Amino acid sequence: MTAELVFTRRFCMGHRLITGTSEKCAVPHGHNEYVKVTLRPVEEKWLDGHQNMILPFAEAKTRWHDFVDNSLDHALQLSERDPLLAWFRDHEPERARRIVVTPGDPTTEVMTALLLAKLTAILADQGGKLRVHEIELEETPTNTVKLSGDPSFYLPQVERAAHACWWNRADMSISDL
Ligand SMILES: Nc1nc2c(c(=O)[nH]1)N=C([C@H](O)[C@H](O)COP(=O)(O)OP(=O)(O)OP(=O)(O)O)CN2
Repeated sequence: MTAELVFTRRFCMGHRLITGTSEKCAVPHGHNEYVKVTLRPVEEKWLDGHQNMILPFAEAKTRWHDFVDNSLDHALQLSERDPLLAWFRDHEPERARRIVVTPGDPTTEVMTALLLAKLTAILADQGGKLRVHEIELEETPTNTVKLSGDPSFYLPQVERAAHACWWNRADMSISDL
């Protein structure tokens, strides 16, 4: 038997895909997305007949939801190769900090893997009592990507060290500007 904690958070985002796979998606547009995470205890334990908790919900989810609410919500997601990035850095540098920078197009697949890596780092940093069993990112009511396992096997290779990638850091960062 395996107990799981499941948390869902909604956020609003904007993005565009520039590699030509979907012409309509090359125009900046937005979605209201849901990220659902399924967490499992690293050590299976029976309920103690007293507190009867795997971990208080607040302890398990607060930092993750802070990241979703304060870093992801209303952020723009752009490929590190998108020329709009340079425009924001030159003309609106404060707003450039609100851009999630992704290795290649900011598709639902890559965002799911990046968020899995981020949550894995946050859970390790808060004591390693929980691990991510599965993450689901619902881009629209008709499109969802689900992922489990080690995100580094799935993410594109990048030329900088792992700790220099925002998704591996247990902080609120969304880019490596
Ligand atoms: N494999 C992927 N394909 C597409 C992605 C993606 O992230 N991964 N993203 C998009 C666009 O962001 C687009 O906004 C959503 O796709 P689409 O299915 O065209 O959206 P609809 O709301 O029109 O879907 P319906 O099911 O037809 O209502 C494109 N492809």
